[in-house]
Amino acid sequence: MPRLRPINEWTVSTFDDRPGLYILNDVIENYAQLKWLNRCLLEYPEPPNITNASVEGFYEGENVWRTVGNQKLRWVTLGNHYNWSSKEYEKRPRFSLPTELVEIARIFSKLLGLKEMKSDAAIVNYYPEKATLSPHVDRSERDHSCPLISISFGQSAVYLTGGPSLDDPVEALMLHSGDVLVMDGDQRLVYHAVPKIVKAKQFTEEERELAGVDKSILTYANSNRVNITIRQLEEKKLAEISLESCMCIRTHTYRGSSTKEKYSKRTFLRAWILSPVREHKTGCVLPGARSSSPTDPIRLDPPTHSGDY
Ligand SMILES: O=C(O)CCC(=O)C(=O)O
Ligand SMILES: [Fe+2]
Repeated sequence: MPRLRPINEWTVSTFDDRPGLYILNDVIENYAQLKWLNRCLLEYPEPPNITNASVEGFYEGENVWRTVGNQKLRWVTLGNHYNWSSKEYEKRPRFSLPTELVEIARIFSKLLGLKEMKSDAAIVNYYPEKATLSPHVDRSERDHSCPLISISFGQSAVYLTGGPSLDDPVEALMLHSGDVLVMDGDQRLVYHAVPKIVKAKQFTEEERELAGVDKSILTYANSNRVNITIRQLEEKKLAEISLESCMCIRTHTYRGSSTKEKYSKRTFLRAWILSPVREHKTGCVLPGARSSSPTDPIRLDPPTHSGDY
């Protein structure tokens, strides 16, 4: 049974003033979204993957999500890992990224005609109802010539996208379950943030049965949000990554920021209250149709896949 929706049902949103930013709208079947959430909760947080629980030292064992609970599990890193003792990224040996993440990122990047990704890192962020993600740029450890693929599951989010500086104009978009946001080109290095989780989706018992997942996954999905960002690292930069830049983002604090930066980040986070959330469901029907900008047609070739995603 396919897990991505049929490609002729897909829409893609592009933004004339933000070339390189794409949203593939709700392209994953509902029951498959539950399967992804199952992985995010029961597989990805397990050792040897690194979680905020292991880094903050309050839990290092197995069965992480069930043990630490919804409120305390906030992020997991997969693939290339930071070694918290030596304070360096481990170059070799690496843990390989789960195949389904490599494959789904390859499909999305290829379909959009971008550089075909060979991803080797991913971060899963968990958002209980009141969680936020502070403004940041995914800069230091990434290969900037490759897109960054961000997939959302569960409840919706207000997503803020700005420019290369915190002072650039900020725009608010909605991200829903099954949406895939792609940042490429100039949009790869813009500030972005999540100021609010919005309750918007109720998965059904029928979808849960189809997915073959536990009731606890359904309950989680119906009140929390999970986001996976899939990335391709640039090997030669691995050793240069600073602990500070990683911690600052992942602990959702302003640690390490100057007063001015704190102020700018707060202003950034308030942007969605001052300007309306931008409608972006006007994207085209695919394949063979065009993006919302007639001068910038997007053609998607049918995906060739048979994998487990
Ligand atoms: O949750 C999101 O939509 C964004 C996540 C993000 O920006 C990140 O993990 O770097
Ligand atoms: Fe990010």
